Amino acid sequence: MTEAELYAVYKGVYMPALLHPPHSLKYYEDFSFRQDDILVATYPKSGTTWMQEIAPLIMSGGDPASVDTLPNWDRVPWLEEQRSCVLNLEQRPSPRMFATHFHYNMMPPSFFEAKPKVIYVMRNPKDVFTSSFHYYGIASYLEPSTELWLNAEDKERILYISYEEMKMDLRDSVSRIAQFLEKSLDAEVIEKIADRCLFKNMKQNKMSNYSTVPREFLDQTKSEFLRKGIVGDWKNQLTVAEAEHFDAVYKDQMKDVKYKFVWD
Ligand SMILES: Nc1ncnc2c1ncn2[C@@H]1O[C@H](COP(=O)(O)OS(=O)(=O)O)[C@@H](OP(=O)(O)O)[C@H]1O
Repeated sequence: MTEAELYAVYKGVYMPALLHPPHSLKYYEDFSFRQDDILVATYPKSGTTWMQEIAPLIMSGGDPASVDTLPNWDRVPWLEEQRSCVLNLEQRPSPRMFATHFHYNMMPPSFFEAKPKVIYVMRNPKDVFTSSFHYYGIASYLEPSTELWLNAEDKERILYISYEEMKMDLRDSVSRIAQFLEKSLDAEVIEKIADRCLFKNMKQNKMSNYSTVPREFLDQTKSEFLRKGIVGDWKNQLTVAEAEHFDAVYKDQMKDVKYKFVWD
């Protein structure tokens, strides 16, 4: 495929044309958010799938029915993705859950009017790079972009959480997310959710591990979607010189972002 066929440009950002045809972007722009919707926002490969498991389990009080029966893209669908148009999202009961890889300033108008809660998951960019490197080898599309959620003006309705924090203490992270979502859960339920969302357990869930996606779209015989699930795999991927170059570019690109990341 040519580059023009692979990518579409939306609001100045390149995205996989296959996933975001014009009719789905129109659907996205016209979408009506509700105040009690929950939006999981991520840069790709930062922990989206993980949060698509954790948040539904929190909202169901630990009942695994939805994570056992619905694939993650139906459970917490990407709003900007072509499948959303046919999922009857308008008919879903509150609280609805969605995911997005789009930037803060790409959100549709109703997002700023309804002000739903947002869970923004971040990850060390060198691990995002490493995870993406493997994913690009199995997926038939790519999507470079930059992040602006950190510059949001209405931060009080956004929970900023990192992959590293979830990895370090999943139980505490589930508890923080539940508190943010105003779900009061017993310690036992929190423990059960955290256990289900461990990498080794999610890897077994066919509804979350992308094993139902046809091989021509995602060839998991080369590298699995739930690949390693660790912090610091970039050390196995980048040479010292590459890591130093990455850090220099990163420092320059991020100089205006006022945020203390756990990996800094
Ligand atoms: N439960 C759990 N624990 C730890 N790590 C997990 C978990 N679930 C998914 N992952 C890892 O997240 C990486 C995929 O990121 P995303 O889900 O954001 O990808 S995507 O944007 O939806 O394509 C990818 O990271 P890498 O293993 O480093 O490639 C997945 O393995």
